[in-house]
Amino acid sequence: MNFQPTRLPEVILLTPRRFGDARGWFTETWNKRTLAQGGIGADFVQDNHSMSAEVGTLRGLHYQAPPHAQDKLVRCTRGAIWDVAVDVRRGSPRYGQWVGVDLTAEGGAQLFVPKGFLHGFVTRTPDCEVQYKCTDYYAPDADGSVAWDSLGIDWGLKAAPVLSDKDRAAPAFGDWTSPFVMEGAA
Ligand SMILES: Cc1cn([C@H]2C[C@H](O)[C@@H](COP(=O)(O)OP(=O)(O)O[C@H]3O[C@H](C)C(=O)[C@H](O)[C@H]3O)O2)c(=O)[nH]c1=O
Repeated sequence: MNFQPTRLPEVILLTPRRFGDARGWFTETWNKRTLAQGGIGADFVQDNHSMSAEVGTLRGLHYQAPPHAQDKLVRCTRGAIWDVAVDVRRGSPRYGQWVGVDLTAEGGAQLFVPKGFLHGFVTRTPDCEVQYKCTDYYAPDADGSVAWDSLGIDWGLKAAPVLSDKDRAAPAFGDWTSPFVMEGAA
């Protein structure tokens, strides 16, 4: 497993090793011990899987507020996405900064998005499937969104994105108060 911190050092790109042979390949997509050896001690309790039919479907920017905040381990299992995380921990020197990475079924890379970071993605292929592990259960009352287009993120869109009503109505980043505080911040 290769661990590569992104420009937001808490957001980590993981690339599991694939063992190829004449039949195809095998890979361990998640191994608690391997992640712990890489410094990720997340205790996942729920797996999610979404399918987006159209290219340019944008799901985000989402979070669950404390005490139901979630670490996520995200991978694309069909097609390709541009996966984005935003540091929204009050007191963080990188507050409001974002990072985006390409995740593809073919490449197999995964993104670790810790609590305190917004998460969202846009699909680059039709019939795109994303699977991700979460460290807390779904808590609708703690579920929140921030407008995808309120942070200067380059989503690489060629047209208006396909959005849910929830995401279309999300507050702009500048009109939103983050429920997250950076550990150790005053
Ligand atoms: C997230 C979630 C949703 N649902 C139900 C609630 C709705 O009836 C339906 C669709 O939910 P939503 O529109 O919130 O799904 P996404 O827009 O894909 O949201 C997710 O996409 C972004 C990228 C994320 O990182 C979050 O995990 C999550 O917010 O699934 C559940 O039953 N359990 C769940 O954990």
